[in-house]
Amino acid sequence: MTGISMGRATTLDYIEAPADTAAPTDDPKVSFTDIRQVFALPKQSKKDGSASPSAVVALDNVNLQIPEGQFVALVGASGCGKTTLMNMIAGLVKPTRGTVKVSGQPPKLPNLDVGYMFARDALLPWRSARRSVELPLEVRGWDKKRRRERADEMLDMVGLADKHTQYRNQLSQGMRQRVALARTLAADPSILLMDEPFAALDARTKLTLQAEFLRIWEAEGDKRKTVIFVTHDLDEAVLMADRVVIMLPRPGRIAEDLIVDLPRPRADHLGDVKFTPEFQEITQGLFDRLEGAISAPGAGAEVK
Ligand SMILES: Nc1ncnc2c1ncn2[C@@H]1O[C@H](COP(=O)(O)OP(=O)(O)OP(=O)(O)O)[C@@H](O)[C@H]1O
Repeated sequence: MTGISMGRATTLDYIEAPADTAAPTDDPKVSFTDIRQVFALPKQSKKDGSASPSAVVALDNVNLQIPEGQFVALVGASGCGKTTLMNMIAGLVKPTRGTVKVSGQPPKLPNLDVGYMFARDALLPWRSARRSVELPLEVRGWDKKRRRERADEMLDMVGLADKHTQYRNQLSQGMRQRVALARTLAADPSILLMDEPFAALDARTKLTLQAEFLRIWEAEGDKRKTVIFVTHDLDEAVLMADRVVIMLPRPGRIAEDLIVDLPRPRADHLGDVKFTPEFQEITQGLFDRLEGAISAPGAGAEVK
């Protein structure tokens, strides 16, 4: 038995509560129910005089329950609504129809229990690494001494103990992403939204940062944060996640929802995992599904 298997995740796996408990403990951390999202588009006329679509259906009929502490990778072609789903968790987008709940409540803005990390570091050029990490703590009203101690602790954790005073232009892209990671984790949010966080890195730096992030996250044991991780890289999705959700565009929807049962902790042997037949079987299966999904004819993205 390799400990590696792939199975279908169902909604019921996550929301069914034990019959004898008054307050269920396995409520999903994040839930999307019957989500539809339509964005209005600016009015434009085509050259032939016909009208362009007036709206785009970014998401349709999306149902997804994410239990606390799960690491979910969202994978899919450009425009299938991955970022829109993350923005709904952050409270930045309210669905046209359906219900989003975070910790059992509608998302609020600002949601201080959410950390958001992007492909590009988005560090402010006039802030040192330390002051960049302090930023979310300032927003939360931490005093200066406590902020500084926490920022230094976080920078040490991501291997930048000697870079506290450096500015953005003095840091490599990999170092900037480490600072961004430290900043995302600094206020200890229970949900991490990671939108292609390592996509802009070279292969070697990417593997190093994937392993470092997993090491930090896996070390939290049963207090692990809930992670929603967008990537176009199937290898990365399988290496990192407990579950891979494949989305389709036009309209954005969930096509596949798979549990990746690779054993944890994985951080110390990420480079080796990639070469196991089990890993390759899983990624090939996912690749085939994604290929099929991408080549399937669109169901009509636009609304006239
Ligand atoms: N504020 C907006 N106004 C109009 N259309 C939008 C808006 N936000 C997203 N869209 C559209 O909704 C669809 C889904 O966008 P979204 O960014 O969620 O996709 P994605 O899967 O994250 O794409 P990518 O992988 O390219 O980042 C796209 O067609 C996009 O153009």
